[in-house]
Amino acid sequence: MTSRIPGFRDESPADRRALVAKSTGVPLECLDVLASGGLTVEQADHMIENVVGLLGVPMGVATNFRVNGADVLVPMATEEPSVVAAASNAARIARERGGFHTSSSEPIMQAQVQVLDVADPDGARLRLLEAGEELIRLANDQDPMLVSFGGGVRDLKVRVVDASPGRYVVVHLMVDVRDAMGANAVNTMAEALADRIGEIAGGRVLLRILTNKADMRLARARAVFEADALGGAELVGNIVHAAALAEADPYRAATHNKGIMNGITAVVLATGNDTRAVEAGAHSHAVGAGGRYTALSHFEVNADGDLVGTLEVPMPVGLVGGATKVHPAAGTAVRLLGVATASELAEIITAVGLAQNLAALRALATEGIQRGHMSLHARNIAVAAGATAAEIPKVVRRLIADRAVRADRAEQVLAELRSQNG
Ligand SMILES: CC(C)(COP(=O)([O-])OP(=O)([O-])OC[C@H]1O[C@@H](n2cnc3c(N)ncnc32)[C@H](O)[C@@H]1OP(=O)([O-])[O-])[C@@H](O)C(=O)NCCC(=O)NCCSC(=O)C[C@@](C)(O)CC(=O)[O-]
Ligand SMILES: NC(=O)C1=CN([C@@H]2O[C@H](COP(=O)(O)OP(=O)(O)OC[C@H]3O[C@@H](n4cnc5c(N)ncnc54)[C@H](OP(=O)(O)O)[C@@H]3O)[C@@H](O)[C@H]2O)C=CC1
Repeated sequence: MTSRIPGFRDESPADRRALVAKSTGVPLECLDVLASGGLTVEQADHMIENVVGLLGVPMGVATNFRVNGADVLVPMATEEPSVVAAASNAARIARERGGFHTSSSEPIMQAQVQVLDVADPDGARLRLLEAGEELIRLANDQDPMLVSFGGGVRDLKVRVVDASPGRYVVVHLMVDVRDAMGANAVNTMAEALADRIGEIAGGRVLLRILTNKADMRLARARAVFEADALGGAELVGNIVHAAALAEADPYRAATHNKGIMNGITAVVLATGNDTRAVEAGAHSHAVGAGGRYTALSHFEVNADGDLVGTLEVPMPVGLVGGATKVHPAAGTAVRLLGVATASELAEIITAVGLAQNLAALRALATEGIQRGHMSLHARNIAVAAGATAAEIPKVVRRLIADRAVRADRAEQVLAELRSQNG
């Protein structure tokens, strides 16, 4: 199976579905569900309240992705142009050095139980920790199916939080939710433990809910982007500067991270997962020294002079539960990805976020996002100058690197390339 489908962009949607079916082995009739948006009003009426109709969202497929040595075509649902192109572009560049390498933590989601009016918060904290085994057993009794899959409460911690009205005792349940996003699962456990926690702490329980700061459910992606494939050493240096500003400046970090979420949210939506939960987790994780909002990703230059991109982000997505199982288009999207676990899905999503981020920075580092779009124009200039298919990418890279997307420059570059090749 290959995700390299040059010219995919020039095909019709129907022909693209046929190409995707051929490449992935997913039956065409499964893909044809996407042609109509994949959801009926009747189905929607069982998903949310007061349904009156549907909102169609474009579903594209990003090409060129290679993740941990396997090619994958990635479904992306978004209204924003150039996002799918950008992800595909970065994935193409990453392939030169083996594509994306990913990993992830265990799928641990945390529930919080807030206890108020505790006379001795520090004493309550230790009493609750002493009762840890009892509380964990009570929590696991709420979801025998999850436990049967190897999931369940892994640990418990108790924090004393200083707030303006006073000190709260906050119990965290750390729950391995396996292939679920896990919100319903951990919320059920938190509600079941509330009375016992209040009794041990000697206080009144108020909130019993998961935290979306899912910093124990992390997915990671890294890739090497070859300097020449990017457009040269100067461009690599400029990308590092662009990323460094995002690390240092919250104003730039907000847009830098929005660029990452362009990729992440498109795949989260396509697979019927909770985009708000993923966005809340990502932005709450983007905190650097001194508590300042910062960039989620990092870029540096390796010993070969190539660019190394890394991204680590909470990724609370599921394959069971939520809309993933009930929305037909989401089911098709998951089949396309060929993932067997929620962790595999989380890792591919993170790789797409890194790809999106790189593509945006590369475009910005070549005199603005528009210039990045102009690269399509540069291709036309190269063709007009008489470049062959093999010469076009080299001419385009030189035009972009030289910041001279012009016909006369294209002819000069072509002449230089041909003289070099004898
Ligand atoms: C737009 C490109 C990709 C052109 O880039 P290019 O280098 O001109 O593209 P190309 O024509 O040389 O094609 C290279 C590859 O890009 C893909 N590609 C290229 N064009 C298409 C297309 N039409 N349809 C589908 N795929 C396309 C495709 O994969 C293709 O290779 P192939 O697979 O064909 O061998 C580039 O300029 C780019 O990546 N720009 C970034 C665009 C972007 O980030 N868009 C998001 C919206 S802007 C934003 O919200 C984020 C931002 C910028 O604010 C974040 C931040 O500030 O950090
Ligand atoms: N703040 C937030 O993010 C909130 C999000 N939500 C929503 O909650 C939904 C996700 O909750 P979630 O708990 O995932 O949904 P579900 O409760 O629908 O699915 C989880 C359940 O599926 C069962 N299950 C079957 N197979 C597996 C498996 N392989 N691994 C794990 N569980 C399995 C489990 O047992 P069993 O069926 O016995 O339970 C588990 O409890 C999303 O739609 C989200 O929008 C809700 C509240 C708050």
